[in-house]
Amino acid sequence: MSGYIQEDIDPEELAHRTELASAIAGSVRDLIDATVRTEVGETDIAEARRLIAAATEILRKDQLPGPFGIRFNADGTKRSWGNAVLGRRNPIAPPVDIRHETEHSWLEVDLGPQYEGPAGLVHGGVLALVFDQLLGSTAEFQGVPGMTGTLTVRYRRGTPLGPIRGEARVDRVEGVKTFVTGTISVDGEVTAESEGIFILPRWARGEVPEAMRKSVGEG
Ligand SMILES: CCCCCCCC(=O)SCCNC(=O)CCNC(=O)[C@H](O)C(C)(C)COP(=O)(O)OP(=O)(O)OC[C@H]1O[C@@H](n2cnc3c(N)ncnc32)[C@H](O)[C@@H]1OP(=O)(O)O
Repeated sequence: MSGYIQEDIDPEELAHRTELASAIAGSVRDLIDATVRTEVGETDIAEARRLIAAATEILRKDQLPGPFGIRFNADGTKRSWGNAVLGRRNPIAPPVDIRHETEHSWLEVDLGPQYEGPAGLVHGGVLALVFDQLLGSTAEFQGVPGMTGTLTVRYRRGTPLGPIRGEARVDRVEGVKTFVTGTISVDGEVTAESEGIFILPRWARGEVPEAMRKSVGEG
């Protein structure tokens, strides 16, 4: 399976690169928020575009030929910096930090104006995106990973932009299928609930490296 890359980087260097990745993505996230909410006129827009083009040119000086993929150290520590939900170096990602407990997993994240759907509310597709990652990561953490086969979301009420909390747990495992359920809530009130069926694909059922098998849903 392409896109899974073993790339050993010593811990100190990795910590440094992680800091850089978070810093540049954070700056661009700020730019996205500023762009969505700006009220400046033509002259300021032209000047901002010139500066953004200059920054883009600097970043283009040294680029990967394609997506970031999933990168591992030999000890199994993993980097998915391009991931649309978790990606440290992806300004599209909020980014979400998922915490795993014995029985369940959870996240808390602030979804700003760039995730708007209905006025003042989070876009339904963005909530599905968050559920997909949260439920998939929960399956992975519990040792029963898979790719999303089916994801069902029930939107019970609008989810206001701002801080949300997600929770998920494995409901059951049937052969290669893991059924995971979860909720998103705001101020303790559930606004959406979801069930995902995560399936260990055929290619991962045989002899594949453990680190790769564990992350099948991510590539
Ligand atoms: C760390 C992880 C975090 C992950 C978060 C993000 C995850 C993602 O976004 S993954 C990307 C989106 N998903 C995809 O791209 C998946 C695309 N689909 C596929 O690759 C395949 O269709 C896949 C893997 C789902 C199933 O294919 P395959 O391995 O051939 O399954 P197959 O052997 O035919 O069927 C196995 C079982 O699953 C069932 N099944 C197959 N497809 C589906 C489906 N889409 N939904 C529900 N059940 C299904 C079959 O009926 C069968 O059931 P049973 O064992 O009871 O007979």
